[in-house]
Amino acid sequence: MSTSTVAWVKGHGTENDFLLVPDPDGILHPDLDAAAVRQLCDRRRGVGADGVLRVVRTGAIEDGRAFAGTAEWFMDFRNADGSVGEMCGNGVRVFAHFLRTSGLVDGAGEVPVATRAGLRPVRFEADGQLTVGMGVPGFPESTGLVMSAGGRTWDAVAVDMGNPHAVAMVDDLADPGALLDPPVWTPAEVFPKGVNAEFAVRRGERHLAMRVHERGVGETRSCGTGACAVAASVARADGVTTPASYRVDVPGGTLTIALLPDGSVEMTGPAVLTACGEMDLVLG
Ligand SMILES: N[C@@H](CCC[C@H](N)C(=O)O)C(=O)O
Repeated sequence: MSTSTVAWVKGHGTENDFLLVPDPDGILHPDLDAAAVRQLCDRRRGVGADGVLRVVRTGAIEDGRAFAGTAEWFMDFRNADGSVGEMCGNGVRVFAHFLRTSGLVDGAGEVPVATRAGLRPVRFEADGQLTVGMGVPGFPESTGLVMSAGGRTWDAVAVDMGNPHAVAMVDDLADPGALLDPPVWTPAEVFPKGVNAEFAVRRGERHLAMRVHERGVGETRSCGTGACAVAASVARADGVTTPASYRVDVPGGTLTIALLPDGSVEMTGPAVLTACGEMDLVLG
């Protein structure tokens, strides 16, 4: 048995927390496998986080090479269970904040971040918040989709934010119960690769609140792509004309979701870096 030392920086966006692992040239941890991610993210035996964001140049990772001409940095995102994720909205704000804080990008204006769901431009706002161009939400056919949790069942809408979401409107955010297990959905084939499940309520005019059970993690304090999915599905159901802006409260804070006339969505929220250190991983 051998060990490998990983340097990490911890951060969060509305309390969705991540370990950034700098690996600019893809030579320090090219083999950061599922077991290594699980060790890092374990909240008792490791550092603890909802996921890992490996910071790597686009030219230094297979999934990033197509972006090499347009973006320098690739967000190599993994869920806490080690699974590879296409996109993470809170993560991309934390990632851009780390790039700026570390001097890896110019602190002014905007930085394009490449992800497995495509390019996500991140703008540094004057008040310290960050705004992400989250792309155009997709609404895959999901007639008859229902989702169950806590012994109850709701109609749900499938939303594609580069990763899969199911949005259910509930009467009370307590209704889905403790969310210790993944919600169950039917028909199963709507989400062959699993789903991030949002339970949402209306709090007022253009004001929503939600809980989320994330694929590969469990219940988290926030989900940026999930907040976009909730706002987009509510606006669609209500026939809202754009531009329109929604406040979405999550257990860990508040995100602002803007629906733009071109059909795309922007998300604004905070990003915070909290700690740094090293961990010795046990290799199989
Ligand atoms: N918390 C993220 C979403 C993370 C991705 C998800 N668990 C998946 O597997 O798709 C966000 O802020 O968007």
